[in-house]
Amino acid sequence: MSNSSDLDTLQQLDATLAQRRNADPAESYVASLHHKGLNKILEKIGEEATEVILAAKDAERSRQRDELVGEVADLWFHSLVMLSHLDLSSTEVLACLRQRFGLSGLAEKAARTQQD
Ligand SMILES: N=c1c2ncn([C@@H]3O[C@H](COP(=O)(O)OP(=O)(O)OP(=O)(O)O)[C@@H](O)[C@H]3O)c2ncn1[C@@H]1O[C@H](COP(=O)(O)O)[C@@H](O)[C@H]1O
Repeated sequence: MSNSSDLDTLQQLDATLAQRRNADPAESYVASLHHKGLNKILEKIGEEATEVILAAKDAERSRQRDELVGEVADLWFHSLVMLSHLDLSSTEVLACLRQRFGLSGLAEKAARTQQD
């Protein structure tokens, strides 16, 4: 279930991530990622995506959901760090998703295929 406090969570995290761009890498994990640069952040996203896939397969087998939820949180978190590193935030992604409301993926794909 979602509510406005879920959006607050994303906005608060965005604000923390932006603030960490000027923080000491020795005292902040996010600052250390910014300091190491985009390639390190992308490497973490790749690792976390793989962990999500493995946890999803486990969840399907065992119905254990907690690990999957934690892995998706890691993936979302590192994706937000990447956006922040590139001067973007969840705001742009949420606006993009909102624009797609009501547009079926199948209809969107059919329109795209007709253009090609
Ligand atoms: N949401 C998170 C969050 N989720 C995951 N992580 C960290 O992401 C890392 C995940 O990497 P791994 O599991 O691969 O762990 P690892 O093996 O130690 O990673 P590496 O050595 O490969 O870098 C862990 O160190 C987690 O602690 C997070 N670190 C920070 N946040 C948020 O970011 C805020 C700022 O964090 P700092 O910059 O550290 O103050 C925090 O207050 C939180 O709100």
